[in-house]
Amino acid sequence: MASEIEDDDGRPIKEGSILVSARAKYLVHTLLGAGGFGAVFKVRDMQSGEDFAMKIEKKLEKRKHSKLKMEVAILKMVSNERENSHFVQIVDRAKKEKFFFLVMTLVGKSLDDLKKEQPEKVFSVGTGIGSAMQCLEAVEDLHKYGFIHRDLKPANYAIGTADKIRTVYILDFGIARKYLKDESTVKAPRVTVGFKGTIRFASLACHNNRELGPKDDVESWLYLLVDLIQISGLPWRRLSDRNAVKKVKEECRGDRRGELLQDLECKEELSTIMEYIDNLSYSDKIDYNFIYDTLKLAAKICKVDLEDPYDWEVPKKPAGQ
Ligand SMILES: Nc1ncnc2c1ncn2[C@@H]1O[C@H](COP(=O)(O)OP(=O)(O)OP(=O)(O)O)[C@@H](O)[C@H]1O
Repeated sequence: MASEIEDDDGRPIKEGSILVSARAKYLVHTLLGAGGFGAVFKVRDMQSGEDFAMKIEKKLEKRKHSKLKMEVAILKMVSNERENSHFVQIVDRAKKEKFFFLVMTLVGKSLDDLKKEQPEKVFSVGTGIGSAMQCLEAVEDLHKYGFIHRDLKPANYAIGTADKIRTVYILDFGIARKYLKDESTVKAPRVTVGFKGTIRFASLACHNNRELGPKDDVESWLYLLVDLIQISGLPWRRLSDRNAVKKVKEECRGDRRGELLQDLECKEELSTIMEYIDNLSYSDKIDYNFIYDTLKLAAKICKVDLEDPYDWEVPKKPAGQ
């Protein structure tokens, strides 16, 4: 499959194309995803034979903010945050006449794809809570550096390959935003802000065109957790209209309280987390340890061991067995 991006000679970049940086030559393999301004390919370093992911962005004069520049800036900052980092490593990058590219560690399937492969289209509670904890650690690290993600959802997290199969990675910082002015001062919120992100996982503040802060990432993260483990899904999963979704999210804090977490044995613990998040405001710091501890309690109530193999580590039984 070809992307809509052309190389400097005007040929579409596709399987078999060769792209060169100052330090390596890359053979383009498969297209992993494509959007309006760019694409992500699996590529091979022609000298070492190693596979990587390459994100390419078209150079456009009129675009004020390059998504790729933001990704590079963030990945450079956070790369060594913890031993099992939740951020992919930058391997190489280059600026060409018509496009930029970033070469990074290749990760595996997204949590969204992996969940859809399960018989009930959701993860077991142990896998859901365990992977969601990692998703939150990634967000905690990002917040530490003064950035918010603004588009957290299962499709923006992926698992590692080989010995990193138990590690969850956060992807796509294209609409991330700096919320700290300096180490300890939060930027003054703008009066009104256009909707950004994904309707299903957007926080209420986002629906209300308010400035988003760290707590809005955590609200989206909570919707992500419910999406990963609740068989009946999020109550607004069938709606696509932004206002209709907002209405159900609001009702889930009122008359329809209970519906958001209805099928879950650990509903009380998750409801405690939701209440905690709902009481935070734009500039508040997040008590991540409180959330991790409540998640551990939720795992205990559900009698699951977070150290057990994740659903994607367990070989699937052939049909009929
Ligand atoms: N390091 C990586 N390794 C493997 N796959 C990746 C990697 N980074 C991104 N992808 C995949 O490439 C696709 C597009 O990635 P990403 O979401 O970062 O780009 P995007 O252009 O911002 O896309 P979108 O506009 O859909 O959000 C996704 O399917 C993602 O899982």
